[in-house]
Amino acid sequence: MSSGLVVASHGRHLLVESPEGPGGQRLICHPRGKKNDAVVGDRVRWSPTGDEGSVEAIEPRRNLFYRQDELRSKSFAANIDLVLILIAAEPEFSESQLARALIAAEAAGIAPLIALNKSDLTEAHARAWERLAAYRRMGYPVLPLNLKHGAGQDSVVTLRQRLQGLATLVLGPSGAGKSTLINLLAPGAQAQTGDISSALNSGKHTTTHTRWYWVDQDAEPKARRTALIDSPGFQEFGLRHIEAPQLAGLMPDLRAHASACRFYNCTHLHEPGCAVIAAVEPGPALADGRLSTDEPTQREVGPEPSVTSSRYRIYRELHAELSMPPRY
Ligand SMILES: Nc1nc2c(ncn2[C@@H]2O[C@H](COP(=O)(O)OP(=O)(O)OP(=O)(O)O)[C@@H](O)[C@H]2O)c(=O)[nH]1
Ligand SMILES: [Zn+2]
Repeated sequence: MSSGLVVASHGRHLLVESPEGPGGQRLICHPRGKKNDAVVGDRVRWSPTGDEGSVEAIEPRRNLFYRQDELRSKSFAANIDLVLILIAAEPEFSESQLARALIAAEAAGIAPLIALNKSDLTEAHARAWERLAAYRRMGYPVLPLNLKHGAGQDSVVTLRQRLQGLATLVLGPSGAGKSTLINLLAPGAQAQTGDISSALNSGKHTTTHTRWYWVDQDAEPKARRTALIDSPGFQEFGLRHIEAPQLAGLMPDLRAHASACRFYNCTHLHEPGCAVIAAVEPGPALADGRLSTDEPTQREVGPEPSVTSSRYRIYRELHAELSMPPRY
C-alpha cells in the first residue's frame, strides 16, 4: 500500500498525490466501500486497481473543518493549520457570514485569520475596517490587504510570511478576491486546476469542489510545505453540528462574560443576572454596559470589552436556528 495526500475531491472521485517525484504523482482513487469520507487534506493509504487506486484507510486527522445544514454535512478540508477568511472593502461583507465562519473555526479548533482586501478603495476600506473593530478587540488577527497591486505589495508580502509552512483553507464571499489571491500566491494554480479538472473529468464543475494548491512547489527552493485550499460554500454556512448551549463558548466576546452569569446554564436570552446581556451595548434596557463581578482576576485586567448589538443579534439568530428541531 502507498500513502498519499487527497488534493481534490469531487463526489466519489478523489485525486491523491503521492510524495514521489518533483511534482508528485497524482492518481484518481475511489473509496473502498460505501463510505466516502476522505476529504481534501486527508493522508490516506491506497492500493492500485488498474489505472486508478482504491483508498484503503484514512490516517487519523488533526482536525476537520466542516459545515452542516438541515440535510447533510459537507466537509471543507482536514488537517489544516489556518482558516483565512478573505473579505473586501467591496462588495460589503456580511457580518453574519463572517461570524459563522469564525464559530466553525473555533469549533474545529483551527486558528482563523481575517484579511480585508481592496485597501486601495480607501473610503470603503476604512468603513469596513471600522465594522471589524469588535473582531480586533476579541483578539482575532485582521490584516489589511491589497491584492490588486500584485505580489510585491507590502501587505501581500506580509500575508505570504504569515502563511509560510502552513496549510491554509481560504474562505470568502464571491468577489472578495479569492481567485486573485490564489493565482498570486500559488503561481502553478492555473496549471494545477487544469490537471485536476481533466483528471477528475469534470471540467464544468471546476469551481464546485475543494482543491489543494502548493504555494512553493514551483518556487525556489522547491518544496511542498505551504498550501492553499480553495473551497466554495461561504454563502451557505450551516452550523447544525453545533449545539445551541455551546454557541456562546465559541464567541469570544460573549464567552468573556458568560462565566459571570447567575445561572450556570444561562442561555443569555432572557435570564435575570445574565452578565452577557449586561455587557451588550448600547440598547436602552441594557444600558449600563458594565459587569459587576467579584472575580479578582477580572478586576485586575479591567473590564472585558462589551458585546456589540450586532454580535448579540447574531447570537440570538444562531441560537434560534440551532434550537429548532431538524426538519428532515
Ligand atoms: N480595487 C481592487 N480590486 C481587487 C483587488 N483584489 C481583487 N480585485 C478585483 O476584485 C474582483 C473580484 O476578484 P476575484 O479574485 O475574481 O474574486 P473571487 O473572490 O474569486 O470571486 P468569485 O470568482 O466570484 O468567487 C476582480 O475584478 C479583481 O480584479 C484589490 O486589492 N483592489
Ligand atoms: Zn447569561
